[in-house]
Amino acid sequence: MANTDTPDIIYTKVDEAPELASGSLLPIIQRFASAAGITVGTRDISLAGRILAAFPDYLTDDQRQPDHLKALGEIVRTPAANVIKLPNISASEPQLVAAIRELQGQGHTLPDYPFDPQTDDEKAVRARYDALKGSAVNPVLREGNSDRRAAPAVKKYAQANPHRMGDWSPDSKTRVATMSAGDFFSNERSATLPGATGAKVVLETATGETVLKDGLSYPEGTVVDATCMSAAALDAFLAGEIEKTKSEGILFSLHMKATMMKVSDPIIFGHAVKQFLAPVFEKYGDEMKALGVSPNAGLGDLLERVKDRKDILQAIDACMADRPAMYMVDSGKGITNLHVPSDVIIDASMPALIRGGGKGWGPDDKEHDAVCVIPDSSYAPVYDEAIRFFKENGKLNPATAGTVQNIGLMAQKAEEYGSHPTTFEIPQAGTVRMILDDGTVLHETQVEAGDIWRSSNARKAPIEDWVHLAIARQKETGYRAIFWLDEARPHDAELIKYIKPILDAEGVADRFEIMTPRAATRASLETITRGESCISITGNVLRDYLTDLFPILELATSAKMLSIVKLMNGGGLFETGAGGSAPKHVQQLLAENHLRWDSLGEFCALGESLKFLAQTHDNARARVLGEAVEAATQEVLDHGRSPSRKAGEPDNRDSHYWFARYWAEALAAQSDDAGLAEEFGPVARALAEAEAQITGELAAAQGSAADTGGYYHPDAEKLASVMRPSATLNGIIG
Ligand SMILES: NC(=O)C1=CN([C@@H]2O[C@H](COP(=O)(O)OP(=O)(O)OC[C@H]3O[C@@H](n4cnc5c(N)ncnc54)[C@H](OP(=O)(O)O)[C@@H]3O)[C@@H](O)[C@H]2O)C=CC1
Ligand SMILES: O=C(O)CCC(=O)C(=O)O
Ligand SMILES: [Mg+2]
Repeated sequence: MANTDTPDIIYTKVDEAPELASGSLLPIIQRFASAAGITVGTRDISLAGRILAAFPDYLTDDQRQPDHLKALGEIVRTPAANVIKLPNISASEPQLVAAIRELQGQGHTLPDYPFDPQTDDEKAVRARYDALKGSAVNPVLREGNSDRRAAPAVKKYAQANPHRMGDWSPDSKTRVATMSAGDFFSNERSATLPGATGAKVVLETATGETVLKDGLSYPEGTVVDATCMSAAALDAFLAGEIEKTKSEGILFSLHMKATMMKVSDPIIFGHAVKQFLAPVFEKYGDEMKALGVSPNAGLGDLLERVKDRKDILQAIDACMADRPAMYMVDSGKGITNLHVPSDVIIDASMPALIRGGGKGWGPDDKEHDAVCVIPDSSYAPVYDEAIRFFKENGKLNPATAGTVQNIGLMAQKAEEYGSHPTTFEIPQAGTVRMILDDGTVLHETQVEAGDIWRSSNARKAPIEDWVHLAIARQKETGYRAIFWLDEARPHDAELIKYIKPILDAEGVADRFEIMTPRAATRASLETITRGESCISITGNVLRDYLTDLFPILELATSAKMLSIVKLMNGGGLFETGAGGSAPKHVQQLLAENHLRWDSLGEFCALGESLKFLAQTHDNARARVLGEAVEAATQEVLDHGRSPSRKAGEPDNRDSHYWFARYWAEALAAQSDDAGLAEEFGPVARALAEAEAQITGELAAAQGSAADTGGYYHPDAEKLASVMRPSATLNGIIG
């Protein structure tokens, strides 16, 4: 159970742009909520916070920090859970190392990250750090399935104020490149367990048997998959695509999810780095290894490690000159697609490219067509089909387009996104077997050295909950509803065995279609192009991909999505949009003290959280507050109070001023709770009267560099002074 000092609503402390925004927004939320006797407290799930919590034995008493993620992981399993979850960093190795260095520089005596652990102590430290890598937060908190959609007000606003879309030409050379054999898709096997069982994964080679994983345990009805990516097939595919891209004269780009797929995708990324620089690795591979080079950490780390070796640097330059131009993350600074594994993340990167008319930035700081390499072919067809659709039909018109909602299977680490503990880079050729407690071999895979073997699973209770959630959403909307599943794919075929009987039992089979991801992409794009709407009912990966893809096309950003996780034990987890922590926004704030982060996702989540509190605690004041949040959000949209992108114009802090004012005005105007109306009448008046003063103070803060005292672990006071520069506003909020 949650302990007694658990606040009514937990607001997560995170990283980067959303954490900066919280510096301004959270005091407003706490002030308004306190008027209704509602407590809003924080729990720290930031990367720095998680590092500190993992190393109490290295820190002084006052530096130690409790493990808030663990505590939250318990809270989300209770019916009382009410958590507003902001986006956090899912750290790649370079980000983790940078965060450790920053904390060390602030006087935290943390151990260095052991790149090449030798002793038992070093191996233990490395294991502790590695547990913090990648998507280590979301899967712990997401104890429910996902319901993501644009709120009607947000969709209406986007239709009335359509954003700019790049033009698509039928002659565009942009295309998706994906494997046709030897990948996870082609090698998949799947089975549903007839009873609860333990299991282990073993590798048998010519020299003996190694247990890769023991102590697995699955409840009855779990769908358990096994599959593998052939390293040889991957290398041949990458080498071929590099050559082909060069002959096409367009940009080479690689789109992975190295954060969420934290074991498999950095390895695949590393293969791409090695293939791109193949002649360099052939000549200097051993020497670079001795210098600590790991291709999985990216070209940026590699260049840093060989910076004193002119011969290697020259070989790299010569090789790059002979390669296709690369899609750039920051052409001004020379940061390529292959510099850092977490710089280009497929869910955000592919939609941005598609929205832009199929263009990526080249090293010449100009836009070009691009080959989008997505090695595994399980979900690549979605992007391939979207690109084909826009080449044939031209860009989507956001003024008239309908919407695609999503119901995603996510609970209990469903599918690929829960597969890290059972993903292995195979050290030696042999056979991998998944063996159940009674000795049954569930899955058997022939592997070569370097292959990536993985097992994913989806449990019965989450699958059934997901189907029921989809039925409820379809009933509520009446929309066309499509399960994005491929009957010919083993895993999907097992899911379909669950879905069909539930739809039949509920008498709603005629309201649902089942289509392959490719066919569903086309059907959904055709539907929204006609101005109609539909529901995508997907597994965990497509939940992630589609809730960036469609919002970015329809609304320009996924940050404005309603993103609700109905927790399976009764609580509520309200995510703030479907996007991430926007590192580019932090760069701008640090350089010119302008934060373009839009907190609309936070406003939407707050409204839902308050209404949920009203329902679960029979708290009428929470309902009044929640309804007033919705009214305020509508006003923010109607009056165009969202942040501008340019320094010198209203930013995130201004939008919070307006949100507070509209919220206070809505509370003052309502008649359900006279006490709240009386309390907020003067607040609303004070905010209105001081408008010029407050907006003037906020504008005066912009223009020069901002100091928050740290990137990963900012200084609380410095951050507050950057994010709350209006003494007048602070005085009214208190
Ligand atoms: N739920 C979670 O915890 C999630 C976390 N992440 C993490 O976020 C980090 C960054 O990921 P990335 O792939 O760059 O994706 P992001 O969604 O963070 O950023 C991509 C771009 O989307 C736009 N954007 C995102 N949110 C907002 C917002 N609230 N207001 C305005 N614009 C917004 C920005 O565009 P522009 O620059 O043009 O303004 C931004 O640069 C990674 O560490 C990743 O692991 C990613 C997804 C979800
Ligand atoms: O946890 C992560 O790394 C990213 C999550 C994400 O992109 C999403 O859920 O949409
Ligand atoms: Mg995502």
